Amino acid sequence: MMNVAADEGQFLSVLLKIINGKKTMGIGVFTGYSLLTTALALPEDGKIVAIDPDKEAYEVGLPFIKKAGIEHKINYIPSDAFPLLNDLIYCVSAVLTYAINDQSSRKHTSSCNFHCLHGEEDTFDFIYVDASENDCLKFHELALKLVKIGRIIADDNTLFLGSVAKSDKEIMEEPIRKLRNFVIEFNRFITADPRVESSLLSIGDGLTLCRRLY
Ligand SMILES: C[S@@+](CC[C@H](N)C(=O)[O-])C[C@H]1O[C@@H](n2cnc3c(N)ncnc32)[C@H](O)[C@@H]1O
Repeated sequence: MMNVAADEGQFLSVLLKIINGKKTMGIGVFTGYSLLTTALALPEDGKIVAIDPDKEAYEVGLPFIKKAGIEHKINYIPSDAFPLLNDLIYCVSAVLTYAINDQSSRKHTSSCNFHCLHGEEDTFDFIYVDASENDCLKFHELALKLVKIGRIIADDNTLFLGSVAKSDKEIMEEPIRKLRNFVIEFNRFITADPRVESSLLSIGDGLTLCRRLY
């Protein structure tokens, strides 16, 4: 069932080239491995909004991003994704201004929900979700609002170290036993979700591709 040897970064890179989109997002960056591979696959005028509150980790990978000459494609936002995604949904134009101009408009972001009357849902070509397992369903709902119809959300860790296919007795580690229930619930939900066409790929730790249907 599993093929954990396949390189997920390379797969994402190929996928993005096939999708041929320009406006993308990564939720959960850490040191930026998948960010690097996806940004490399984007066209010169492509953009990736990369969200993760762990700025220290991002800065570890930043020299490699700079060396690869792709920094101009990346709008890194050091934030918890939840408030930010809500801003993007209800106030996308303001937040993207923030993302592009970074420091200068940071103050505007925190208050933009109150000042913007229109949102800009349905505008992303690709959203990659690799943050916390216990929040995967919530991220999915928000990402579904932001991605265009016909375009792709990629949810990572959907095999969760193979734990989703094991019984409780077979899993010794308590954190895995607990978190895998969120992933199992997510997998069940996605297979029955009529808004998406989905496929769980045995790449890396399991990657579920969801194409938004409506
Ligand atoms: C598995 S790592 C991401 C790995 C990354 N995609 C890569 O290729 O190296 C998970 C990351 O999600 C981030 N994260 C957790 N909860 C988050 C949230 N609510 N919003 C944004 N990022 C979050 C963590 O800070 C962590 O860096």
